[in-house]
Amino acid sequence: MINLNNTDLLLDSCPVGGEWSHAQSGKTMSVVNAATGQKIAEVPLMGQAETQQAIAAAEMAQKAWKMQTAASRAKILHRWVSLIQENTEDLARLITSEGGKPLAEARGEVNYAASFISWFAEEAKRVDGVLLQPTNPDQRFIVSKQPVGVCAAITPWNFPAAMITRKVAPALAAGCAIIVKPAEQTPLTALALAKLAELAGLPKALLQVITGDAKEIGGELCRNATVRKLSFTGSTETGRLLMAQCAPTIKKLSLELGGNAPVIVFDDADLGLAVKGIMASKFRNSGQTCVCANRIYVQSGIYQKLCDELVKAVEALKVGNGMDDGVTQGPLINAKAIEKVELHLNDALQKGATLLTGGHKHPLGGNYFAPTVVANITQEMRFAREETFGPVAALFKFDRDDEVVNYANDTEFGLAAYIFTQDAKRQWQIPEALEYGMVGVNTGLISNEVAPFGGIKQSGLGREGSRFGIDEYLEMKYVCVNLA
Ligand SMILES: NC(=O)C1=CN([C@@H]2O[C@H](COP(=O)(O)OP(=O)(O)OC[C@H]3O[C@@H](n4cnc5c(N)ncnc54)[C@H](OP(=O)(O)O)[C@@H]3O)[C@@H](O)[C@H]2O)C=CC1
Ligand SMILES: O=C(O)CCCC(=O)O
Repeated sequence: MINLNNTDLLLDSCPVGGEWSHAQSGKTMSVVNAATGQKIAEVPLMGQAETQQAIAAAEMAQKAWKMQTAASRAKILHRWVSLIQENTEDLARLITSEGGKPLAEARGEVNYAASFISWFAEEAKRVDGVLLQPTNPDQRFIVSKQPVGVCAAITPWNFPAAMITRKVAPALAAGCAIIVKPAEQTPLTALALAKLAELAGLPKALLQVITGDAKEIGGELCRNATVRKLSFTGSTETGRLLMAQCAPTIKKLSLELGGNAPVIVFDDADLGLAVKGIMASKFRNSGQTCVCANRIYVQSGIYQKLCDELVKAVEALKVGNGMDDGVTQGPLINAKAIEKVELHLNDALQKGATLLTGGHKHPLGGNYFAPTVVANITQEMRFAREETFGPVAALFKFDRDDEVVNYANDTEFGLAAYIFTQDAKRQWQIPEALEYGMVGVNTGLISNEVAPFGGIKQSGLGREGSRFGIDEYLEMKYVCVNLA
């Protein structure tokens, strides 16, 4: 059971086709508490038919929505923000129950999620066109921006609120309608957000949420020509598949995919700052974010000191049920996540890595893994190549700047990277040389609504948040007026 102040936020139906509905088949799927494994709710197991119904309803609703002014759309979005803020505690409890992250982190996520809505409500007011200099005195060249139309979002479990609002807010603000398919593990937060949007006065069918069969729902969202844009956050493997499925209808795509973030700590780094940054980047959401440090490269002069300090910080973490006071590390999302962590760790230990702390399932059992530090990692190990998505700090030693930049760039991913140095020259030159969409200098936390979030290479396409994020939901229209 989830203890909520407002029990109306625990929903067992989906806003589809303008009504809160159950699956046409009557089938449901269970949602379990990530910490206890116990069933906490049932949500509809929807599929292709309900997705088609949602797309048709979205198309109708968007026609009226796009005609409203940006200011009037913003009013509704701001009311949604107020309702999210008023219900922070309940939303945080939903996030912690279904996703497992500690309650304090979940409250932070609610705030983060709301920040995208406030931001884009205002950003839409600045969607301006331009008048270009004509090549002929009798002509006028007008460029305007128009909403893309019906959009779809497929979202992951690690940020059940923020990954939805980062897509939904710019879409609605720009005048689009959007259909969300949340992760099977975390549908309750998505449904609660949609309920609050409805209470804020958002017209029906502009934000629809469909829970159920990923392949059927995703297949229809990709295949259907009425859907003009897909925004996805999740694994590179699934992103690749969705991209291929969208090819026949040439959809606009935003993809926020896997990362393999390097952290580079130079000899001249402020040790305290580096440890704090690594802890923030590596152990946020128990290591389950796409911008989490995956490879920690430490220069030889500071290596031993950093190992010692990091182990102390990691041993001070408190593992447990995210609902309990003082817990800083919740469970991993499922048994598969634990298996991946163990695979990477065993591979490294067999190839000569040294375990400094942790390295085993946590005595609490379930999906808990002991926060771990492992040293002497090399480029031949899985940690160097694959996203671990778990609470393991993997430490590599390096000597030269050019050597570490090559190691850091030696991956198909290019999402986030971090460096720690007090040298002003390095603070400029190393980020320039790193093939990543985002680089933190002397910080392990870089995400906010103001900055463009996104990656290069196989980490994805497009940017979310920031003044650039709304462009993903707009099309440019050029009109040539002949006055002669
Ligand atoms: N970039 C990031 O933030 C994330 C990265 N990952 C990485 O991916 C790994 C696996 O996690 P996982 O949750 O399986 O990630 P996925 O990429 O498979 O899942 C993310 C979303 O995609 C949906 N999905 C999966 N398959 C399809 C499909 N064929 N068609 C349409 N939608 C689909 C999922 O639905 P459903 O849940 O119903 O299957 C979910 O909503 C993690 O270990 C991590 O490395 C995971 C999550 C977030
Ligand atoms: O892991 C993710 O895809 C979510 C992004 C986290 C962030 O916004 O910092």
